[in-house]
Amino acid sequence: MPARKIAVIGAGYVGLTTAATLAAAGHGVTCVDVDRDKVAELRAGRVALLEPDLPELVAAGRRAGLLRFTARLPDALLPPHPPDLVFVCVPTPRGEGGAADVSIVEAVARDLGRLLPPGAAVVLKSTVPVGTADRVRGLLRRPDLPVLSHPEFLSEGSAVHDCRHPDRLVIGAGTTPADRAAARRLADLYTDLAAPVLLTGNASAELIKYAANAFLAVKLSYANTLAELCESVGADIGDVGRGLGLDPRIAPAHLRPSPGWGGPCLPKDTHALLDLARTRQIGFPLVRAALETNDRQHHRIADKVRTAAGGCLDGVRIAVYGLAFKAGTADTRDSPALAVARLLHAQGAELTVYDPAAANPAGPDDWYQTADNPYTAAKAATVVAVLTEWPEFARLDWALISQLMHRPHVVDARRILDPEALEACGLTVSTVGRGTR
Ligand SMILES: NC(=O)C1=CN([C@@H]2O[C@H](COP(=O)(O)OP(=O)(O)OC[C@H]3O[C@@H](n4cnc5c(N)ncnc54)[C@H](O)[C@@H]3O)[C@@H](O)[C@H]2O)C=CC1
Ligand SMILES: O=C(O)[C@H]1O[C@H](OP(=O)(O)OP(=O)(O)OC[C@H]2O[C@@H](n3ccc(=O)[nH]c3=O)[C@H](O)[C@@H]2O)[C@H](O)[C@@H](O)[C@@H]1O
Repeated sequence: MPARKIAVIGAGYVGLTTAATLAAAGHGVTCVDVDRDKVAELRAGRVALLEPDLPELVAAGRRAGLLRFTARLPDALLPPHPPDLVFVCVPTPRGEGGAADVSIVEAVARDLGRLLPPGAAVVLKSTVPVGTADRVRGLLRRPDLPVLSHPEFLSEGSAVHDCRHPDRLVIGAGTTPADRAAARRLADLYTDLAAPVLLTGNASAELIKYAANAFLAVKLSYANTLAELCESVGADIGDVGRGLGLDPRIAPAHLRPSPGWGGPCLPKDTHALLDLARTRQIGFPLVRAALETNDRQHHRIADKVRTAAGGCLDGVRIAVYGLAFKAGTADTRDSPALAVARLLHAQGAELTVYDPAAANPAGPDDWYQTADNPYTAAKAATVVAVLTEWPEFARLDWALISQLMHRPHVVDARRILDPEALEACGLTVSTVGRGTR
């Protein structure tokens, strides 16, 4: 595999991980971000994202002189660093009506059209709606520049591992010889990986990404409704999920019940797929139901907390354990923990929140207090609601927590606690997906 010169635009979860992984493979990478503070931090050797191995990988790339950071796009595109491949890894947030907002991708495309020297290919790694590659071609106004669709499938909390061990690599290209040659050049980056490389058209590659995330969303909502059924019929979703997941056609991942699924991508991408189907006059009730079920799940967990509190939350102190959308990340974007906390707050609960990693995103209206440890959070609370599956929650001194609380109730929306052990400490425990018959 020849060493390539690569520009990566956007130094977030996807861009920074991509840049560092490619530098580790021996390519020369310039990573550009509009956030000057972030670039200054990266240049000083500091990585703000909570991602295992990422700081070390970034440091190694910089030491080897293969990874540079800049806030100026021309520095990443013009000599002495003209790239062979430009990876676009900028945000595509949920826009009006659920459609993805691709305005940042479009702005970048206009700049690339002006600045890119001949011979480079544009690689869209951001999650973008079907048709974006063609739209980017138009905005570039440069028929000489190939545009490839190369969606990313990494998960937060395991970004580096997922980039090094992908399940598959999807590369979509147009029909021109230049596009096809660029697709092969991109595929050559991955010859050392065991993953299958799927070469498709741009539209298929773009759709695969949304189809994958919406499928996971459907699976998660299916599991959460099964958990509700388990509670009603005296079954246990842990056993039911294991029994289901052992079927290789179903697979074990994404069957754990929760207060709902969230994060920066599954909700926005599910909405975007629905929007795409709507614009083609195709109903997609299955995906719509996954979203509705998710909303219901937030309410169902909030109801469990209210029941544990004795039926009324007005003025009742609740300790919320976990704000991140899942364990292993500090990310609170579209977090189910926040969604449930908001429902509790709307019913008058007084919330004290503890999360081992997530920053406080409450904002200026400050509708909850934060605690810097779980014991302070539990003081005088009537219910502890475990909303993120941080493993350390299972290792807490629950006997102490029981003494600190006003009334010792726990709602375990993530099934990470041992109910018998907690009950031995004098707590009553309500666990999602566990029936009592
Ligand atoms: N976070 C994840 O786990 C995954 C995200 N994706 C997709 O990848 C894309 C990026 O997502 P994340 O990396 O999570 O976003 P992020 O928010 O972590 O990072 C995006 C970065 O782009 C920078 N940026 C914004 N506008 C820019 C511009 N014009 N030029 C240069 N930099 C700019 C921001 O300052 C930020 O540092 C999105 O489309 C997302 O849906 C895909 C797979 C996984
Ligand atoms: O496009 C993206 O950004 C990424 O979105 C997800 O990755 P991520 O958002 O990091 O999170 P997941 O691990 O999929 O979890 C999503 C949500 O589902 C919840 N979840 C996950 C697994 C499970 O069994 N149960 C469950 O409730 C998590 O707590 C979280 O709230 C996908 O898993 C990635 O493949 C994809 O690349």
